[in-house]
Amino acid sequence: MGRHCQLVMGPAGSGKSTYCATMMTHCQAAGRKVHLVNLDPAAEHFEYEPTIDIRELITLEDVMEELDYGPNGGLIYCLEFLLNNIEWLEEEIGSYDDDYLIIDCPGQIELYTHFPIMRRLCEQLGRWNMAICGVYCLESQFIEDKSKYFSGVLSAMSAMVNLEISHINVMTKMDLVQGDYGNRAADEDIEGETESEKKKRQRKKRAQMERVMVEREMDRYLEPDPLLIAEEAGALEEKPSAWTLKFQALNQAIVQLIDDYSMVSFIPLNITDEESVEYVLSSVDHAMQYGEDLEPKEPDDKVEYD
Ligand SMILES: Nc1nc2c(ncn2[C@@H]2O[C@H](COP(=O)(O)OP(=O)(O)OP(=O)(O)O)[C@@H](O)[C@H]2O)c(=O)[nH]1
Repeated sequence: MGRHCQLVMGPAGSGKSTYCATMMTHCQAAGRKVHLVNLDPAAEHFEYEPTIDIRELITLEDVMEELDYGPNGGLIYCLEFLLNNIEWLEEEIGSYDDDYLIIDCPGQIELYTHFPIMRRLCEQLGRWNMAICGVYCLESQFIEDKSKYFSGVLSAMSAMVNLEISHINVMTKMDLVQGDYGNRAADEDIEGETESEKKKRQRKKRAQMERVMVEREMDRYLEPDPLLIAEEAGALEEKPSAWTLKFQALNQAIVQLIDDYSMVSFIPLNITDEESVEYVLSSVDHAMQYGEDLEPKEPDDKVEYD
């Protein structure tokens, strides 16, 4: 069936390792032979022990200690070291013909956007006949700050354009914006509740309602709506300042760019919802044509998603 891998990228803390662990659990439950590959020389804790681990070749700690590098320079050094010793990875991967690899990458986005490191790695994986799908994670919390969100969109787009591999973008941590908000009205009196307990409950409820509002807007973030950035920059102000006008021109150019690459959209991932995890996995499979040569399933086995 050939080799397949997911290259899991995204900014620091965007949920890459959690995504990898979730996929491992899900794939194993579905009977796939799947392995975790760690490419972060600074990683410490894993839910699944990686089958292939860059730290067996080089660690950030050693580089910082022995060569006196800082954390970012040290990380670049480690990955360049990996590329210069690529036969190590070839040998490690060699024994996993026909298996499925999930590659957890470091969180420094410059690796995907303007350093050629990840691109060279992808070219190398391609030479070993590995079908690759890039999975770019952006956390749902980014939507709380529109400028941050758009810089996330641009970094996802930049990785897409730079790496030239099959690619999907995933909006992680959706459980944080899709909770069960409860239906107790904030102003309702509860027997035995003190005034300060009531105030606390009302504050909590207001925060939950704000999240509901965010959820309603979610579509505008999954398919980036250029108007969001216009709103952020004060484009809708009646009397914009000189600075605002300058930023409007810049934002207009960014909006045009995002529109031109209308392929930037996000698949929401709620790790607490199996259907959501399956939907992301089937999107990745589809992007890299995984399983096309498998036996077709009986119609009863087919799962449909909205
Ligand atoms: N609620 C919730 N928290 C999450 C989810 N995914 C990740 N987190 C939390 O977010 C934090 C960062 O998650 P990681 O999976 O370590 O993120 P990462 O991108 O691998 O981080 P780096 O390796 O530092 O770049 C951790 O505290 C996780 O528990 C999610 O789907 N839901």
